[in-house]
Amino acid sequence: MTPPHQKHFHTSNPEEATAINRSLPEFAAAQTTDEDEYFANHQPPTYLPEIEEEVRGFVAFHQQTTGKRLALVTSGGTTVPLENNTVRFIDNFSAGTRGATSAEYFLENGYAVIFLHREFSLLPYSRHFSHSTNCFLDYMTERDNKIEIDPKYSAEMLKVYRKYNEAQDSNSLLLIPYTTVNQYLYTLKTISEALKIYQNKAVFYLAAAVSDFFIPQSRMPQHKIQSSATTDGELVIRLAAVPKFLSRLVDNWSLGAMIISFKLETDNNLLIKKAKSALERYHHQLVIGNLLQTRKKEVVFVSPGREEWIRLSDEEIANGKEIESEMIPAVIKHHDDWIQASK
Ligand SMILES: CC(C)(COP(=O)(O)O)[C@@H](O)C(=O)NCCC(=O)N[C@@H](CSSC[C@H](N)C(=O)O)C(=O)O
Repeated sequence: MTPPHQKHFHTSNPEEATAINRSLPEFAAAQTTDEDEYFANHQPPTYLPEIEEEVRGFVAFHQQTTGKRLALVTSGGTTVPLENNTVRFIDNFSAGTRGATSAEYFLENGYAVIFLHREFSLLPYSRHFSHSTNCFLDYMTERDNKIEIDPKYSAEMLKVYRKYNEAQDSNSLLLIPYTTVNQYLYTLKTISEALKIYQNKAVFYLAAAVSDFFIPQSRMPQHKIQSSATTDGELVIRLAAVPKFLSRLVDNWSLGAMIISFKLETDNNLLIKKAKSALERYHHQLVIGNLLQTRKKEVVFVSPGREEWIRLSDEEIANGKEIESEMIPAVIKHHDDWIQASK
């Protein structure tokens, strides 16, 4: 690893001077911001062109055929690898419940959904019978030497099965995975640019738990860090700040879409203040604030000059009500207003 005080040179990326299209009239040298610097110095995922093709096909289908509104839902945590050949990584907390559940309610309200999710995190519909909460085998029973759905659960499962099939048959749900924060940023940028043609009929619902710090490619060890490489048994890691992509998303990557970010806090005294400062900083339309410890019970919608709490009672929770069943209709009302105002 190069000593931290030395400047890093990236020979594999075009020099800034060659980044300008010489066939056009003379332009000032491209001013690189942190975000541009990031994309100039980090390789895109090799599979990105295939994802772009799938997304553009999905968007074109709904624009030309169904006319549905479109929600981009991001879900799950992003990882920060510590080595190129990754053995260790830093993860962000998120099971994917918020995103997967919200995607179901967008679909139920007539939206098409692009679900940009952490690979192996919870997915719409299958989340009901998923690996961690309820193992699908618990819904089965053996009869006459055959395995079948336990009649106790068949009505509930049939409801989910029908919604799942409806989403498939109408081509209304596109699942796009990521794992690392780099894959997330490149894929989000690609999807955002593909959604420009959708303009105000698109809504970005950014529920993914995105890393705030990472190890830049130029500082990334190639192979597994050996404990012998540590100084007196301690491993010192120096992380850089992940570029504030939200400002780029609002200012450049998207065009006319309504943008909703989430603010996750653990201290209630900070929640509203931090949500408001995110809104002021990024100039998007809505921040949904939630506390880690009460995120399934209450959220607060913070928009310019407004704070709206959505809360479930203990009885509603005991009866299986999901807070997203109230959040998404409220989001759609904000989207209605956004479309109206931007006509
Ligand atoms: C992750 C949860 C809590 C859902 O949990 P599961 O149901 O278990 O999946 C979600 O509701 C949420 O708050 N998501 C957003 C969490 C988050 O990381 N928000 C960022 C803002 S979006 S990341 C934006 C980036 N840091 C930047 O400033 O550009 C923050 O709070 O700072």
